[in-house]
Amino acid sequence: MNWLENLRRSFLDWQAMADVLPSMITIGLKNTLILAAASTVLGVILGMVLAVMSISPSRWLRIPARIYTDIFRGLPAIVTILLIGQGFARIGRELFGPSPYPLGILALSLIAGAYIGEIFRSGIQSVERGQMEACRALSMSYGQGMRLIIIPQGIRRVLPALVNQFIGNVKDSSLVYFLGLLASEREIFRVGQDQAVVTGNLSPLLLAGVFYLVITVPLTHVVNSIDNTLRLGKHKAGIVTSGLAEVSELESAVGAYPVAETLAPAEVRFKGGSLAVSKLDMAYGELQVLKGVDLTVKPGTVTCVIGPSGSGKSTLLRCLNRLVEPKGGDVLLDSDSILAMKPEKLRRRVGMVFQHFNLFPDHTALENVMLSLTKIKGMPKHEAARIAEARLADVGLAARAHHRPGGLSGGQQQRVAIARALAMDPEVILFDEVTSALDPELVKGVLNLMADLGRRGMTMVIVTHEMGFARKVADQVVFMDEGRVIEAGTPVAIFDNPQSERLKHFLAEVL
Ligand SMILES: Nc1ncnc2c1ncn2[C@@H]1O[C@H](COP(=O)(O)OP(=O)(O)OP(=O)(O)O)[C@@H](O)[C@H]1O
Repeated sequence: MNWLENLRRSFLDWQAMADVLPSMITIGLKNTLILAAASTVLGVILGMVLAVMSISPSRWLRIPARIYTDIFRGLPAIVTILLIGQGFARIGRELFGPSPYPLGILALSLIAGAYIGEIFRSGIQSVERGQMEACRALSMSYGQGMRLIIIPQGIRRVLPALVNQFIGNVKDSSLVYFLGLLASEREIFRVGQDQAVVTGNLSPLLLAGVFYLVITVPLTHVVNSIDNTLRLGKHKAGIVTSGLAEVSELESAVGAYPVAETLAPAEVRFKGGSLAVSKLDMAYGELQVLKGVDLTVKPGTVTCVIGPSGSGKSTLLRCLNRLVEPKGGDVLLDSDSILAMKPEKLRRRVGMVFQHFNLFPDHTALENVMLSLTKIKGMPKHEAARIAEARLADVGLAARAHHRPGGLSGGQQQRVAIARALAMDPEVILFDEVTSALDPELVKGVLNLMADLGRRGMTMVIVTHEMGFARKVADQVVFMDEGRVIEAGTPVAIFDNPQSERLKHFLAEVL
């Protein structure tokens, strides 16, 4: 049993542990936490700058960020710490005095920055592309979209990874002892190691290990619980309602939209604008998608654009609010060329609703509708809230104002998206296959709402596969194929009296 006694003396010498405990807490623990916290904070700042640089459209920002990340992520931590700590020792001493901590924190921050930059970058890039499109359609600039929506969403997604990085910094801080710490500034590992030398056994080092675990293990659990809340939070917010219940709810919603064809005199009428598209060309690289499109949309009318997949319908719509830039031709909005306007200004006048709703998931329905009023139009919050509540009531969702998108059905989300577009008081609204992602029983509610907007004088251009809706609601139906308008006319002309072979063929396939 001699070896057991030897082991006990080496690792479990309680007296040695008790002796080192006070300095372990007052010096080691304090300094380790200072090193880890300071380098995580600096690393987060540096990481955010690197992430924004690395997704920037300019390669003069992307390339330096890439080189930095490759170097500091690729080098072993100990190499960076030694190079910084010893290479800059003189400057460090002149600037900071004999304390080796500033250089230690600098080295750890440079390393952490490279990792945190990559964490942020992947978080930001994991945000769906539609989110930025929605921001731009609500007339935010790229910078505003990034700042208000994309970056906060990205950061929320990577919170657990950031806590992990802090744990990494706690552990890496033990390497700073190489820089030759002062007795008053040793971190946990060095306190343990020094005492181990004095006592001739490893018990103080074991205690140091326990201290690391006391910091890192609870954090690991915090990470897991953050992770769970972020994931399960969505389910908790979800209210499972039957689609049929939603249909009845919508029908009984007061003021949602009139079922009768005629409007009550008090009903607000929109002031729809006109569009004149002439010789519009658009290409994605080599792929010519629009080839000289001509189209006239009169004020307060509904135009439905139909055609086979890939014919350029969505691209035409995106040209109308310049989410993509036309290569040639022009579009006049109430006689003003949209190409001469600032895109943000144009998008205040031309709203858009997307196939996949593109609501902001971290905002409630009300906040989704309010956001562009406060941030773009600069309205005071209470006024924006009043307008947003009225628009949500218009779409039958007053009772769901404080729900997040995750807690709403697809149909409800799409109606919030319509309320969000309406809140900007546009002259024209573009609808891009807005019912394609909906369950069948929820389609009618959204289509009825759109029909109501049309009756109230909103100018609408609607890309749709709902032929029944186009026939019933459209003033004009436009058939596109291979980037051209093949036929345009009244629903009767298009559906009952098609002229071209292509339209006849298309109708035979879809009707
Ligand atoms: N961002 C893009 N980059 C490159 N090509 C694109 C892009 N978006 C669309 N395209 C291509 O442009 C063509 C027209 O696409 P568009 O989405 O406008 O057609 P669509 O008529 O709306 O079709 P669908 O009904 O399938 O949405 C297609 O060939 C498509 O693959």
